[in-house]
Amino acid sequence: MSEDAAQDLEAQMSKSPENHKRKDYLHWDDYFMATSLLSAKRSKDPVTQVGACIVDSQNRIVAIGYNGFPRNCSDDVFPWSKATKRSKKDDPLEDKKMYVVHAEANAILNTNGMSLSGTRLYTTLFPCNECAKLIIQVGISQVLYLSDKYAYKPKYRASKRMLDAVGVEYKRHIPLKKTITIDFETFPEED
Ligand SMILES: Nc1ccn([C@H]2C[C@H](O)[C@@H](COP(=O)(O)O)O2)c(=O)n1
Ligand SMILES: [Zn+2]
Repeated sequence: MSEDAAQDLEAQMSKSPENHKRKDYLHWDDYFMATSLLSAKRSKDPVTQVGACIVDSQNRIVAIGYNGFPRNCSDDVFPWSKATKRSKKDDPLEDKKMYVVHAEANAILNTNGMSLSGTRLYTTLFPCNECAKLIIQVGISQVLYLSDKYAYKPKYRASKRMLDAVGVEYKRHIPLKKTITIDFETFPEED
């Protein structure tokens, strides 16, 4: 190819949109929080669906989880209700909290014992004290969360107390993209 032709080709390519990097690609933190949100969609909890995603220092997802009953504890047998002292349903054994495995705990368990030292945990809801204990014990070094709706509850204050004491960082994730649409209908068909 002559030098002129090569220059023409280069000029053409630089004008073509396919030759440029996409600008609206997902940033890592949005990607992992979106993965947590997608995982939360698997939860059958009628009130609060939580998703969590653990990521290593090379931005590889090592596990995900959502809140649900333990394996083989049927959603049709165990209660998704909350026992309140004021209601007739005040039987503590009819309270979901007796049975639910939290999203963060499920994500940690889904790693099958691999080292989580120095990893980050993305969760749609701030971890409770029980999950904070696990987070600390497995060596997760950073927690990113979307909502802290239960911040006023003692469990969550205890959680922060422990995370602060041992230097596990936590920060609210402010999404760069406010909306991410997953639309199976418009996915391009194969040739
Ligand atoms: N960090 C958290 C906090 C809560 N969960 C789960 C436990 C329950 O299934 C649900 C909370 O229910 P609510 O009290 O809002 O009726 O969320 C979790 O997985 N991780
Ligand atoms: Zn928890």
